[in-house]
Amino acid sequence: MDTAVMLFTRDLRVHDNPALAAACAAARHVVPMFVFDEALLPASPNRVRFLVDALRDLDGSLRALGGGLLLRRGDPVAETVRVAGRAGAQAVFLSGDVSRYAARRLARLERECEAARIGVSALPGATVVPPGALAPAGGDHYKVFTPYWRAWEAAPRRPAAALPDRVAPPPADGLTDRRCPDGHVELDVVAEKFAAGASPDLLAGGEAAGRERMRRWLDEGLPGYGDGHDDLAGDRTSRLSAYLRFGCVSPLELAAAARGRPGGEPFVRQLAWRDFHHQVTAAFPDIGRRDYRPRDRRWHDDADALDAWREGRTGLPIVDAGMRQLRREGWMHNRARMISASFLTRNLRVDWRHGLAHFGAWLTDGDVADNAGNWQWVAGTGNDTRPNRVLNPLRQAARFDADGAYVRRYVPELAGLDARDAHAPWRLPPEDRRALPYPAPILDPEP
Ligand SMILES: Cc1cc2nc3c(=O)[nH]c(=O)nc-3n(C[C@H](O)[C@H](O)[C@H](O)COP(=O)(O)OP(=O)(O)OC[C@H]3O[C@@H](n4cnc5c(N)ncnc54)[C@H](O)[C@@H]3O)c2cc1C
Repeated sequence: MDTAVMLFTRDLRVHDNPALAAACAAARHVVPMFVFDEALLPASPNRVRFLVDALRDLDGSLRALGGGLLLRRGDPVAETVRVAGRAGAQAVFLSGDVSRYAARRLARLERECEAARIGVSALPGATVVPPGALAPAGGDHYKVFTPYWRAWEAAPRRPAAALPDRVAPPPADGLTDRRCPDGHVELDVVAEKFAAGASPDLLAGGEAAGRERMRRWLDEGLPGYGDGHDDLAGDRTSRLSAYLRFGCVSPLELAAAARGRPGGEPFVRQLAWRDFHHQVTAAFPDIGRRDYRPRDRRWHDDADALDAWREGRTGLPIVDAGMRQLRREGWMHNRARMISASFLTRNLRVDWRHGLAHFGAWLTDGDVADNAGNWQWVAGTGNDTRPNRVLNPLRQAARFDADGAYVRRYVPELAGLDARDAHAPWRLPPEDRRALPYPAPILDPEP
């Protein structure tokens, strides 16, 4: 074939990108493009910030291979069909994705490309094992993690896709010529308009940063993962989630590199959790809207409590520390996510969809499958086999922040207290308590 369009979505890498590799193998000329989707841009300044970094980096990598990234803003389907038409492309390549939005986008793209006699190929790459590749007897997807994990471990892996030797743009196509100045202006414009208010301590996005973090993690962090991953203050997890979310790092390469190393098994298991939620979402695209397993929970409408939770002023230090970490870093430790989500849905009895929306607005790694899958898991409406599990915040604090360092780091009002008081400032003598500029608990913390 003469020309193909490579439509990047959230697979922002050149290494192990099956769609890019297939486009380059199938066509003499390739137009790599990305469309800022007007419907998604306002969702989260943190993710826009990370995305802009990742696109700059991707553009640099593609230029080094011969062709830079064409940027467009608007409806991704209309823009892709327009670019493919102008470039005289015979096919569009992209990575498959699982959200309801992505599934509808692909269906529309296929319809409109078919009308224009352009082929569409959606390839795997977003997960280690593609959603839908594994199914239990008599079902279309796994509903429980442990059997999924067993099947996942034994499942065959695709070979990693080769880095293309060259991404050759079409000769003088009138598209790529104007790409460079427009593209960079566009990134600045998007960042200014949609990344305003991003968290101050965000990680830098992009494949180069992601691969460097992956390399260091595998060498230095992984061996301590089994013992350290729940240590809130120790910060001993990979922080690769946003790179995985935007496809800056290949989950297949990461899992293959971690497997068999010390610390590898518990870490690879977490990557399997990610795949698990993706295959649930592919089968139940309403995961962000409806209970996966309806439990007839009665939710409590309490706008003040919800605001206090969002802003990290519930008066429960371990909850507030997590919620403030989220705002400061656009990321929260997994254990803190579980504690704060349990507090919202189990103690305050607020609907999990409010928590999901808040996390969705701030998490750089926020995505439908993992965010909604985990919220429903904690709320007891999802895939947890023990749906009545409630995490006691004080016991969790004593166990996972025993010396209070996490709380003191993110709740500076409590910085001068020892662990016992930092986790339960309401127990202080009344005059000490009154002197603390920290709120009283919004519900009885020790009923
Ligand atoms: C309420 C709630 C909401 C969450 N929302 C998201 C989200 O939107 N996006 C997201 O990537 N993760 C989400 N998680 C899962 C988990 O908290 C993060 O993946 C993890 O904290 C990211 O940090 P890390 O990269 O250092 O993880 P590590 O511990 O280093 O784990 C490695 C990778 O495994 C995957 N992973 C780990 N735990 C989980 C899990 N429980 N479910 C799915 N994948 C997992 C992630 O891709 C992660 O980067 C959520 C968890 C909870 C309890």
